[in-house]
Amino acid sequence: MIVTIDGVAASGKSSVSGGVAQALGIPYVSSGLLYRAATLLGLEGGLDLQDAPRLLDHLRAHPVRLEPLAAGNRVWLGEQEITDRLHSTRIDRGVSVVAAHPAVRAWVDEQLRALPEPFVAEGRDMGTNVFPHAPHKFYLTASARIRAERRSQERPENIPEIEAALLRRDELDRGQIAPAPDARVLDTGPMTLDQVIQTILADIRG
Ligand SMILES: Nc1ncnc2c1ncn2[C@@H]1O[C@H](COP(=O)(O)OP(=O)(O)OP(=O)(O)O)[C@@H](O)[C@H]1O
Ligand SMILES: Nc1ccn([C@@H]2O[C@H](COP(=O)(O)O)[C@@H](O)[C@H]2O)c(=O)n1
Repeated sequence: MIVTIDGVAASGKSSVSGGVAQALGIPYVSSGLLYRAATLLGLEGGLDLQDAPRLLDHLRAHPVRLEPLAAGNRVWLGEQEITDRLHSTRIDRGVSVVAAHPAVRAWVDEQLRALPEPFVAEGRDMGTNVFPHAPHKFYLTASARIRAERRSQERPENIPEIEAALLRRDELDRGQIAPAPDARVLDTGPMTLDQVIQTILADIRG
């Protein structure tokens, strides 16, 4: 069984997916971490993030592995864990450029489709493109201001700066942020994290 949880930036996808996965006793898969890892490698390799062929060569020469766990995903570059380096303002700024390359998307999708079921998959196009056959699909939204207020607990910038960056990322990601037609859309603005998780679990359990 696959559950997909897509949504806009900082809408709560990874927190909600972690909670749903833990309640179901299955792992969750954070697809954004692979795009973030590709961005980190590109930046640290001094590459032009627009240069898809060089980026792909670099990714093939430096294998990245996603370890999906219910308690939190880990990302490895060979034997080195790089998870803690993937959530920064620098990566947030570059990641949408990297994610726009069809070859990078194919590199991510191949890794995701090779994972053994069951799992909860979160990202932008899990329900539309990667796992269109998934029986349970959800899509999270919230206003940019609410998302920025929540994110301000985790980032040094002020709320208007975070809000502007989130809107910019949503705009750059517009090619892959449409909800699947069969996804249940949840506006998490007026909901607590636990309410979102319980709503999804109730829907899955029928
Ligand atoms: N319903 C909610 N109520 C209150 N806080 C929430 C809710 N959902 C998420 N949060 C908080 O919002 C922040 C962003 O959530 P999270 O990192 O899970 O979002 P995301 O969609 O995975 O982000 P990104 O797209 O950047 O990877 C976290 O601090 C999380 O605890
Ligand atoms: N399915 C996905 C997931 C992510 N992206 C791109 O990665 C960026 C980071 O994702 P987060 O979920 O960690 O915020 C995101 O802004 C997209 O550019 C994607 O394209 N498809």
